[in-house]
Amino acid sequence: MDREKLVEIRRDLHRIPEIGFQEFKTQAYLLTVISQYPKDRIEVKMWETGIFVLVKGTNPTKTIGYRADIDGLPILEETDYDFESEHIGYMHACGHDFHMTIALGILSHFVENPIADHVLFLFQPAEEGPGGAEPMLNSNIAKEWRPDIITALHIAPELPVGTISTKSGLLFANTSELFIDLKGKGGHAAYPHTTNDMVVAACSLVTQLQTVVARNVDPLDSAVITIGKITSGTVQNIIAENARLEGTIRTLSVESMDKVKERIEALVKGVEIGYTCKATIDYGSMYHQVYNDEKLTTEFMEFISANSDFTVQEATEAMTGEDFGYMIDQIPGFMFWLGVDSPYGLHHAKLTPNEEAISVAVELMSKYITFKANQE
Ligand SMILES: CC(=O)N[C@@H](CCC[C@H](N)C(=O)O)C(=O)O
Repeated sequence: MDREKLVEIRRDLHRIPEIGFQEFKTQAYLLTVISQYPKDRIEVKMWETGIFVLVKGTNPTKTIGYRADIDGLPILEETDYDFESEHIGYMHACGHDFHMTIALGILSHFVENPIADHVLFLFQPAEEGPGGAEPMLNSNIAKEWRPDIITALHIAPELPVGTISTKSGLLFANTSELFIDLKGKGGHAAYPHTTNDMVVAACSLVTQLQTVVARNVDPLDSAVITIGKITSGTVQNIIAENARLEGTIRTLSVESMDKVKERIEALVKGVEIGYTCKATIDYGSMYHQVYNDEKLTTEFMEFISANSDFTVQEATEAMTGEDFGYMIDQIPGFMFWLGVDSPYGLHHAKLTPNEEAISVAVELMSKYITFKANQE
């Protein structure tokens, strides 16, 4: 597939971002592209809003897996692209439009250039939440077509095009979503003494939560607690009866996650007592850390250095999460960052990755997968 076609596909996908397990138009679009390939070369199976595509090998001894996530985010786009999101309030602000396009490019390469082994493409829904990797990998289709190794990439806005970055072992953090509901007593803005104001309780709790990382986590370890959304109240002169905090916790180990949660629970209990309210905590989805297989990652980095013009950098751990962590906990594999050179970062309304990165990534991964297929 040539560069122009890849850019066209990326732009089409960019127009139709959909959140986790709602990727209906995205799935239909992907199926339209995939249906143009000869039926004797591929097998296609739908799973929820995702798709499995098996590109059949000529003399297979193994199956090489390649995963691309397909969901978008609830962000109002501010890129000024002439192919801006048509779904107002939603955007491909984490690069999944790139991830899907690159996967389609690699898929097309192996349809046109058959190799011995099978290549299984997993177009996976709901990476941003509530998590599609685990149920997709546990589906009967994945059991039947189970890959022997699996890989995936993530765009890196801060790296130049032509750079990849990864490392053996821990690459991305453990994550847990965090939802806290507070219920007090509402009333007239002029009579605060007759109420238990949940705006004040929520603000206090957000501030207290910042002390967990600062004062309960070993400074040589790392953790993040981010509250990304607060909802409370109805109008300026009514004291709010309810508040909801929505956030995420990131840690570099399961032990730290348990400890951070213990401290959050203690602070929430304190707010219940201090602000005379009821609080409930829901941890939502939790993602397994991304832990790259040492042998495969080292081999990949060496292969790319020796066989391409890419600059290969040793990554440091990031506090991002990825449900692909579940897949490589079950199957040997690795993930890497792909440089796309955008002045604005992931989850930003002005994320503008450089489209030059798409075709070079297709070429790179086609070469690497061919190399793996030629191995015993
Ligand atoms: C690569 C990336 O940005 N992934 C997301 C994963 C989100 C997991 C979950 N919804 C959470 O917020 O904990 C990220 O935010 O790192």
